[in-house]
Amino acid sequence: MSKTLDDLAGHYSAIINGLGEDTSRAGLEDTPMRAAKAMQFLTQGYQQDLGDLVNNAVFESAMDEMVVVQDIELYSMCEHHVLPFIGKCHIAYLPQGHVLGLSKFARIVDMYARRLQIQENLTRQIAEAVESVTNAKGVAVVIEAQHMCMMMRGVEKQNSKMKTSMMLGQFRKSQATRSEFLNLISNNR
Ligand SMILES: Nc1nc2c(ncn2[C@@H]2O[C@H](COP(=O)(O)OP(=O)(O)OP(=O)(O)O)[C@@H](O)[C@H]2O)c(=O)[nH]1
Ligand SMILES: [Zn+2]
Repeated sequence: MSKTLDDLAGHYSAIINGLGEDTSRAGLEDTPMRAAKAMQFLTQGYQQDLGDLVNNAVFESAMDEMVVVQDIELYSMCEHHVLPFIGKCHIAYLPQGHVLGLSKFARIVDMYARRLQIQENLTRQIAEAVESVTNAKGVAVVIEAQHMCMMMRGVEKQNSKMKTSMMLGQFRKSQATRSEFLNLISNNR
C-alpha cells in the first residue's frame, strides 16, 4: 500500500470520526481506504504528463478547416469546497499541418478535470494544452457545468449552469470563426 494512500485513508478516518461516526462499525470499516482510493482516482491528473498522454498521436494532415469535438463529459472537483462539478466540454481547433488523435481531446479534458479546479482555470488549461500539442491556428473551449456546491448546499440552486469559454488565436481574432464554432455546438442539442 502506498504511503500516500495510507495517509489519505488516515485523514478520512479522522473526518468520519469528526462527524461523530464510529469508523469501526461494519458499514464504515473499509470506508476510509475506499474514500482514499476514490479521491486518488478523482485527482490523478496531478500525476499525468501532457506529452505522455498525447503519446505522439499528432498526425500530418492537409485539413485546415475547423474541427469540433462536442459534448465531452466532464467530472471535476471545485477547489473551494472539494465538491464535484459536472458538465460537458466542447473543443474546436483550426489545424495547420497536424491533427490530434480524437481520443486525446477527452484525455486532455480528464487530465485537467481530475484536479482541484475552478471552471475558468480548467477551461483555459484545456485550451492551452490543445494549442501546445497541435500548434493550431486557433483553439476554442467551452465548458458548461453544474456545481454541487451550488446545488447541495449554499444557495441550493438546482438549475443554474456556469458557461465558460476560452478562445485562442483565430477564434479570438475573428468574430466569424468564433460564431461558426458557437453555431456548430448549439446545433443538435
Ligand atoms: N468563479 C467560480 N467560483 C466557484 C467555482 N466553484 C465554486 N465557486 C464559488 O466559490 C465561492 C466561494 O465563496 P466563499 O464565500 O468563500 O464560500 P462559501 O461561504 O462556502 O460560499 P457560498 O457557496 O456562497 O455559501 C462561492 O461563490 C462558490 O460558488 C468555480 O468553478 N468558479
Ligand atoms: Zn465549490
